Amino acid sequence: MQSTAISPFHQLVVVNPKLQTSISKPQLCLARAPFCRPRNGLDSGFGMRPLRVLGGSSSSATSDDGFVTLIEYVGKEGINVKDDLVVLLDHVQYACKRIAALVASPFNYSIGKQTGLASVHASGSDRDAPKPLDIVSNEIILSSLQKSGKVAVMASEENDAPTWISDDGPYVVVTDPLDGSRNIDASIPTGTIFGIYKRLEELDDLPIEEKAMLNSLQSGSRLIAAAYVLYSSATILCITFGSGTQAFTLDHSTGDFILTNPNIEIPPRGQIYSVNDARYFDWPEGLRKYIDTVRQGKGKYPKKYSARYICSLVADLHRTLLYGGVAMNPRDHLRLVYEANPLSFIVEQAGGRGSDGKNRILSLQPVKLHQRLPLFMGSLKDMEELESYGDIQQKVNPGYEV
Ligand SMILES: O=P(O)(O)OC[C@H]1O[C@](O)(COP(=O)(O)O)[C@@H](O)[C@@H]1O
Repeated sequence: MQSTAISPFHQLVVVNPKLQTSISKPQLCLARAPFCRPRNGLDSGFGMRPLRVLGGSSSSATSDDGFVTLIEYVGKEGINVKDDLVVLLDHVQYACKRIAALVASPFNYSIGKQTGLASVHASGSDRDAPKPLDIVSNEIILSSLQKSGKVAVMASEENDAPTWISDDGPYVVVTDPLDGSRNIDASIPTGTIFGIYKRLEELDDLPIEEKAMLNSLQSGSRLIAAAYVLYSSATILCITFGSGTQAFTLDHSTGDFILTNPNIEIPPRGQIYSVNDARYFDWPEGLRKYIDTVRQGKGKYPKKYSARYICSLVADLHRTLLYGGVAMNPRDHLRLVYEANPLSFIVEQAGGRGSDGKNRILSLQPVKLHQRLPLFMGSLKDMEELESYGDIQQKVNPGYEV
């Protein structure tokens, strides 16, 4: 096998000429080096699987080795979303690979110390004090979105106001760069959440601050794509474009996200509820009754439910998508724009429901960028049963120390 010199950042390398059978002409491939590697299973055992230049020639979506990468899936070989969106997703996935490396790095601690930004960000806002890795992740995402050339505005959970990036960027991105970061020191899973909207061209003539805000406050029903990335024993990117939900697993040796869970369907019933139940005595009557009922096996599904709570929303939701049940935070803690909307879109596209306890999340019109609300997501039948208890939103929200 022919090896290529590799640096941590983008490089152009010449594709091994022996691989010319799988591409039509010699071409350069974009190698993001720490993520590029020789791969088993190609003909004659020498193959370096090329990461093709976007728009380069291609075979079918189920490529020679049977794997489908995220970019193949969204590009012309797959569901064929617009080229602009493919370019944006390529930058989004790159940012997430950098964050995945960051959260797994032994140097986290020193990164945190060097930035010294936590206290600055803690002041003057009702948001929780972010840990430094939140900030680093935020910068990684902003930089990728800027480089994509496809984004007009980014609204991030880490910034007080949206960041205007480019007048002609076709997309608006909302993001929680590192959700569950309070878990980071214990290496418990964390995640990144994205929502993608079209830029509202009818607002183009407004002053920047105004159009940045209004573009970012679009209702979740206008999302054209939403994704989360889970950083756990595997790095999983789960995405919807409004026609089903798919999950891709990062192959660390190539840097490709490989389609591993096509068309996820959340089971209509689960046997798991996910909530911080130390707050039981602050809950309203309806929620207490629901939890007491299902854990005794006295609900409509006559099984004793189990509790699972990671306290990392992306991780709790990912498990719920695969195993069914309900994941909830009944106090007004999670953010409509950055968390509830994108995640509810993903859940709905998998056949589940996202609700604030009374209303479908995607029907809500955000009025504030950092607006918080109770959030309940999960299997359709479990959600119906939970909501039938009526009184499930926790009104008492004293703030908790841990
Ligand atoms: O303290 P609670 O109510 O259990 O909230 C935990 C939730 O807060 C989150 O950590 C998000 O909050 P932050 O954005 O402040 O980190 C979620 O990942 C998690 O599900």
